[in-house]
Amino acid sequence: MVYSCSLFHSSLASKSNFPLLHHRNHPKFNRPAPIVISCSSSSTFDPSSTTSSSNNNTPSPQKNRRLADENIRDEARRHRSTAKNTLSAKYVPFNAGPDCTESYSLDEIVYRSRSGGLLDVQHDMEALKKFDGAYWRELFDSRVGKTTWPYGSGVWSKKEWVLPEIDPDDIVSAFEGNSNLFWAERFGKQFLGMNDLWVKHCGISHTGSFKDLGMTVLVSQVNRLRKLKRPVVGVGCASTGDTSAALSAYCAAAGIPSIVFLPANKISIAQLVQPIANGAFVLSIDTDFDGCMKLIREVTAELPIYLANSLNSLRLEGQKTAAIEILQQFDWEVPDWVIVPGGNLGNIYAFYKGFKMCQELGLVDRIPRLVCAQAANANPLYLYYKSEWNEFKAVKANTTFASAIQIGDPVSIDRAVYALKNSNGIVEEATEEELMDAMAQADSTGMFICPHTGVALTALMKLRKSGVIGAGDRTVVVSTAHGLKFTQSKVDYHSKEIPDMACQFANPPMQVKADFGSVMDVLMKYLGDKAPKH
Ligand SMILES: Cc1ncc(COP(=O)(O)O)c(C=O)c1O
Ligand SMILES: N[C@@H](CCOP(=O)(O)O)C(=O)O
Repeated sequence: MVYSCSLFHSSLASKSNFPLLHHRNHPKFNRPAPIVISCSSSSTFDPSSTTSSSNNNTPSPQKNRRLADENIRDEARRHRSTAKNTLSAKYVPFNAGPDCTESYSLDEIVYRSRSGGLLDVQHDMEALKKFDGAYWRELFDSRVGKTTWPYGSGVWSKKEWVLPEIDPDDIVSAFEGNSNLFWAERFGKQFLGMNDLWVKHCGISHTGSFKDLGMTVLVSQVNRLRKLKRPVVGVGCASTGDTSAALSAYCAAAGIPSIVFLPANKISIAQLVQPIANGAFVLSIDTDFDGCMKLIREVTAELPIYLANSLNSLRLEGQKTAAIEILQQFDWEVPDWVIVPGGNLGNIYAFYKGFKMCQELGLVDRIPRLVCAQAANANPLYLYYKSEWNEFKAVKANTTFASAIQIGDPVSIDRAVYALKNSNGIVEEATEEELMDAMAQADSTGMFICPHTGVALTALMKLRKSGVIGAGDRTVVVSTAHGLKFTQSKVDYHSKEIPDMACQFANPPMQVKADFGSVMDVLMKYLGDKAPKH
């Protein structure tokens, strides 16, 4: 099942004093009632430019956006406001009561609260609330689809809500995010009787998973810490294959050493080769993910290696932007359900946090119900939910085709429970056969999803069958990784080579002799079977 590799805007004119709105007064910024913030004049004609290739007097508005010797970072720097930024964020103990005074600067290297609990990044919500929901909606919308540094990124287009204080010069970004929200028309109609089913393709991304959203934030902050001369020699993680791919790519882009702990023979070859290719120091360790996680926590406590797993709450600030993006893509209408596959359980909380911030800051008036979907072979959250949240027990995670969620002792369990309880959420599980069938069914309608998305689709199928999710409910399934990282699982399924699995939707290739008659025979039979029956 898993493979070894020996190698290894708005009405807010009165609030125009927002410090980041400096472009309002920029000579090149000539739109009426501007709301675009810190956005370069990338689509306006620059009369000062001397490098136009136009040989008549007609301005060429799309050309010469920057000075000839400028790159997009330089351009962003030239346009930067000198006004004081009034927004801020800090670490606080996760779910701490109103009386808690413990907090840490984001420039400190800290992963746990004094009592050993999880941390959370807390934004100055009063400062953010000085601007209404319409303001934020229009600001975020104005940045989509641009190449302005750093707002061309789906994550950094929400910078004020992510890391408001970081200098754009320190940001390490691959313009991640802005992922496709796919209308699963045929899958919804054919298999679920639904016509408002959507798949948020977070895995169609720089390194092929949603981890890019969090990693751009974490590595950017590391970049800043290193410039501040904090003791960070490298960045490390334990991984089931996607965190390591994202970490190594973003570190490589910034020239920062990365160290990855991988459970030997438990991740796909495509995932294994990613950190190798990006120059990470790769340790293949004879244990499972939970074993690797324990080791990296011990090691990062001793060595100047910064911890990149989602235990580090910085990651979730990036990941939460996928939730904001979903709302944005629906023109700020709230879907009824969002289904997320869960492993180490940071992402389900990230989605909750993104939706909740949008509600609290007046962009929307409610949040969707969340569903966390687990593989039955690695289902500690599901068991906890089934116990009506009475008793949490870590489990020994068994082998699953959804190898990236083969996790028995999730570090963000408390975050996940909080997210689910506060969103009237549900936990579901998927057996190996269910998740593989769901993946094959989705693929047969033109998708090419990963097994983890198969887990989420199984949860949807079960909740549709039980009537919990209605035929007309607007539902979003979060697809977390690219199917191309998990081709071996598809090969096994379509070859019907999986013990004790019927592989009922397998579509194996037909072996045919190299002669015209044989080819015609199989084609005639195929076309006969496919012909419409009258
Ligand atoms: C492809 C994929 N899907 C889902 C998950 C689960 O995310 P989380 O660990 O935040 O629950 C992970 C990683 O754990 C993953 O790599
Ligand atoms: N699926 C993850 C597991 C680790 O999760 P993290 O979000 O805590 O880093 C991976 O790809 O490694």
